[in-house]
Amino acid sequence: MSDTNSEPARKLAIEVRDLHKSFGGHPALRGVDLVVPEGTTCVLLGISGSGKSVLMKHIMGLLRPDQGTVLVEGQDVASMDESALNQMRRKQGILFQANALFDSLNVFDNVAFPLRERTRMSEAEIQETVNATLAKVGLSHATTRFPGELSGGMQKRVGFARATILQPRILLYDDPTAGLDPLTTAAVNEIIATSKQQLGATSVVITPDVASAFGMADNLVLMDEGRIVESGPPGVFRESQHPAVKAFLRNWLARKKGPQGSGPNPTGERS
Ligand SMILES: Nc1ncnc2c1ncn2[C@@H]1O[C@H](COP(=O)(O)OP(=O)(O)OP(=O)(O)O)[C@@H](O)[C@H]1O
Repeated sequence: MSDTNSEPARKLAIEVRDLHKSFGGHPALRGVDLVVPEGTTCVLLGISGSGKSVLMKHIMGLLRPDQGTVLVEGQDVASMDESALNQMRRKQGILFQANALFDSLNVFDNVAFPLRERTRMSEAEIQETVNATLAKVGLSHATTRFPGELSGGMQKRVGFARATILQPRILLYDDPTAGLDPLTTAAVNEIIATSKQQLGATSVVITPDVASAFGMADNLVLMDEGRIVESGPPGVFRESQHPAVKAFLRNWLARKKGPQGSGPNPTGERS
C-alpha cells in the first residue's frame, strides 16, 4: 500500500535506529535504520553475509545491539529482561528455514504445542482452535501424520500453522521457501500474503527469491555490507538508480535467465 499525504500515518510495529553490531571486531551491522509500519510486509534482500539475519535476530531479541535501538511495538528490546523478551516473542510468529517441527509429535500436537505451553485453554478449546487453523492451511486431513510422513510444502504449512496459532501481531520469516520446489514455493508465498489479510500482521521476510519478494512486499530493503542502501515500495525500488540495487537486480536477472532462457519478469526491469 502506498503512503499518500491524505492517509493517516500508521503506527510503527518495528523501529530500528542506528543499529551497530560486530562479531570479534568484524562489523556485521554498521548503522541500520529501519521502520516497519503496522500491518505491512517488509522484505529484506541482499547477498549472503550482508547482515539480514543479524538484523532479524535483533528484532527477535536474540542479539543485543552494540549501539543503537530496536523498538518492537514501541518497546526497547535491549532493555527487556528474559520475562519481557518471552512476552514479546509471544507476539511474534517465527518461521525459519528449517521448520523445527517436533518429529515425535503428530501434526495436531505440533500445532497445539504453543497453546498448551503458553495458554490456559481447555483441551476442548485447543481442539477447536487447532482444527480451525489446520483447516485454513488445508491440512485437516493430515492431523495424525508425523512430520517425517509429510512433503516439504506440508511441513511448511504445519510450521506456519504453529507459528501463527497464537495470532501473532508480528511474523518473522527467514528464508521460508529454501529448498522447496516452485509449486510449493508458490503455495508458501500465498500463505505469507494471506497471513497479512487474515491476521493483519506485520511481516519481516528474508528471502533470496526476488520474484516472490516483489510480489509480497509493501517495502523492499536492500542490505549491503551491514547497511541498508535502498528501501522503498516495489515500484520505487525497481526504479532505483543506486548502483547496489542495479547490480543486485542485474545479477538476479542474469541468474534467473540462466541456461533456460527468460521467464516473466515481475520487477519490470528491462534486461
Ligand atoms: N554469531 C555470529 N558470530 C560471528 N559472526 C557472525 C555471527 N552471526 C553472523 N555473523 C557474521 O555477520 C555477517 C552477517 O551475517 P548474516 O547472517 O546476517 O548474513 P545474511 O545476510 O543473513 O546472509 P545469508 O543470506 O547467507 O543468511 C556475516 O559476515 C556473518 O559471518
